[in-house]
Amino acid sequence: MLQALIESQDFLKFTLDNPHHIDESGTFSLGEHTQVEVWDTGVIVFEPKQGEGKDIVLSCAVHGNETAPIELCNDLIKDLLQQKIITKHRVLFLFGNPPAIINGTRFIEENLNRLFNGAHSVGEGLSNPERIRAKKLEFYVDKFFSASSATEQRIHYDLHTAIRGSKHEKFAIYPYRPGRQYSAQQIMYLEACGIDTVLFHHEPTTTFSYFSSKHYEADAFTIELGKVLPFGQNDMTRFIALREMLNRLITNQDLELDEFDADKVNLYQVCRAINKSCDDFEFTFANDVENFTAFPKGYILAKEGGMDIKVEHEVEAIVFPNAKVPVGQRTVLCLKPASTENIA
Ligand SMILES: O=C(O)CCC(=O)N[C@@H](CCC(=O)O)C(=O)O
Ligand SMILES: [Zn+2]
Repeated sequence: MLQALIESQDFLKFTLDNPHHIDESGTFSLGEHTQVEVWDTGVIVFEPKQGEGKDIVLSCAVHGNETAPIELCNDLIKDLLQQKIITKHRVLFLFGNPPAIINGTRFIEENLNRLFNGAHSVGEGLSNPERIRAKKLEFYVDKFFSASSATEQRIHYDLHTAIRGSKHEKFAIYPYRPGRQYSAQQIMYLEACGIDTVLFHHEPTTTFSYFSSKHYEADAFTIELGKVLPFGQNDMTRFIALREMLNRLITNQDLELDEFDADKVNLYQVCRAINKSCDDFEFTFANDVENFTAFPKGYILAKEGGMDIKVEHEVEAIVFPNAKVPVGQRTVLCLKPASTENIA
């Protein structure tokens, strides 16, 4: 079964040729240095025979139409399979939702990135493909992170692109982490990747990055790499810095990071998530308003059930506005400037 992958060295093609499952998992070696294991469709592990101690998860296609991260991960996997680069750390790549990639849609039945942290089994239970996949992805992350007890650092970068344009093209969401400081080193690593904006989440969520952060104390982020575009339309030159820094990370080269400097990054605190309560929820602003657009106190952001939803702080910037989510889900995050006191 893995012969097709070994011959093509194209893990995306192999995944999309087998979008629901592979007949059997398998293992092969790259030279004397790396063991490759395919655990499931879209799930591949690179294990150096003599690892340096980091466990790194790179996930993409948790939303099927977010193609730039898929191309980026597939290129990295190709370079590893072709031995153009040799990993010094354990790396798990995940293509989250292969049927949605084929469909060219965010999801098939339910948003996969609202089903982690056990949400897949709540309510109606494992009733659709995304719920089943979320449970499996949690299992693979657990298997990967639990395999070595002497891990020096766990990392999970969950790569996405945003539905609309953004005033800050690339940005990261730092999941809620009560009692743990934010990592200055990670923020400067992201900055070196060209991701110069970080949002600190204010509450637990059911996202993939929060799952890894909470259960494995991973340095985990949801990372937005620009606007959603179909395959072939992404300008991959916009990811040169990110590719370089991921190469350096997995091949254990010096990262050459600057000291933490708040002037080099835009830091936002999520002050609230506005959830949808009624079917008639609507925003007052236009569909092409960019992420990080700021509104003054008192401005009516949205209306639902005959009520106005207004800006509460002096100024709030908005991110991910989406009125078309199911009742109960997040329609938008509101942001205020963040303090740096919890960054170390
Ligand atoms: O552009 C949008 O509206 C959504 C882009 C996206 O998929 N964002 C993630 C963020 C997850 C997080 O808050 O960590 C999502 O909505 O799942
Ligand atoms: Zn996404």
